[in-house]
Amino acid sequence: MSNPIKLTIIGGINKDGTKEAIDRVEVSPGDILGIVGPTGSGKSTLIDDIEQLAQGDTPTGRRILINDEEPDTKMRVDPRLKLIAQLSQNMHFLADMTVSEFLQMHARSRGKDPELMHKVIELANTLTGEPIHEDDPLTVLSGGQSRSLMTADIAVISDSPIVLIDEIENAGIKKQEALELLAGEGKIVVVVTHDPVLALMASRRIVIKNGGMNDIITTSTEEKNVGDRVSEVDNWMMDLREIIRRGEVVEGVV
Ligand SMILES: Nc1ncnc2c1ncn2[C@@H]1O[C@H](COP(=O)(O)OP(=O)(O)OP(=O)(O)O)[C@@H](O)[C@H]1O
Repeated sequence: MSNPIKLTIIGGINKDGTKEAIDRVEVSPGDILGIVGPTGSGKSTLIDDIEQLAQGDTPTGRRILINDEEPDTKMRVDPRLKLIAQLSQNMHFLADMTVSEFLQMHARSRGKDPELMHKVIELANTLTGEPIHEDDPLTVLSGGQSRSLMTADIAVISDSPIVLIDEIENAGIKKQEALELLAGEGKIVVVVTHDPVLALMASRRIVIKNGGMNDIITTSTEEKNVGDRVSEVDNWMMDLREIIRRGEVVEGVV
C-alpha cells in the first residue's frame, strides 16, 4: 500500500481576480472528493493545480500542501516519486506489448513482484463486462477495458497516494466499484464529474463557479442512498449492453 498522506488545497482567486469563497480544503487518505460546476467554470484547472502541486505559480494562485507542508521541489519534478496518478476518459495504450508483459514491466519498475499481474487482471475483470486476458495485446483493448486495467493497476501496483479522475462518465466500467477499490487502498480520490454515481459517492463535493471554489457540499445520507440506487441501474445498463454486444438475447433479467 502507498504511504497515506494528507492533501490540503489553499484557496486562491476567481477568474475576476477576487478571492475564492472556500479558502481551505483538507482531504484525508481514503476520502473521495468530488468537483462539480458548469462547463468552463474551472474544474480541470483545479485538478491541474493538484497535479502540478501548485505553489501560487498558476493562474489561480492556489497552493497545495502535502502533510501540512509545502512539498519540496524534488517531489514536484521527480516523476519517480509519483505522488499522483491520473485516470481520464481518453485513455488508450500505445505500447506494442501484451497485457501481462506491460503489467510485469510496470511491477518490476516499481520494485514489486511481477506475479501481481494476475491480481491486477482479476480485479480489472470485476470492473468491466468484457473480460481482459493476459495475452491480449494492449492496443486491442476497448476504452472500458483500458480504464479497468489502469484502475486496477493504480490500486495494486502504483504507490501514488493521490488519484485524479477527470470525467469518466462513459467509462464502460463499474464506476462505484472502481472508486471503492481505489479509496479502499487508502488513496485520496479526486473526481471531476456530473455523474450522480460518482458525485454522490464522494463524501464532499466542491462547487466551482467563475474559476473559484464557491461552495463545498457534504453528501447527505439521502444523497448516498440515491447514489447507491443509481449505481445499481448503471451496472444493470452495463450488463445489458454487454449481453447485446455479444449478440445474445436479453431474458430473465427483469
Ligand atoms: N481561477 C482562475 N483564474 C483564471 N483563469 C481560470 C481560473 N479557473 C479557470 N480558469 C480558466 O478558465 C478556462 C476554463 O477552465 P477549465 O477548463 O478548468 O473548466 P472546466 O470546468 O474543466 O470546463 P469543462 O467542463 O468544459 O471541462 C481555462 O482557460 C482556465 O485556464
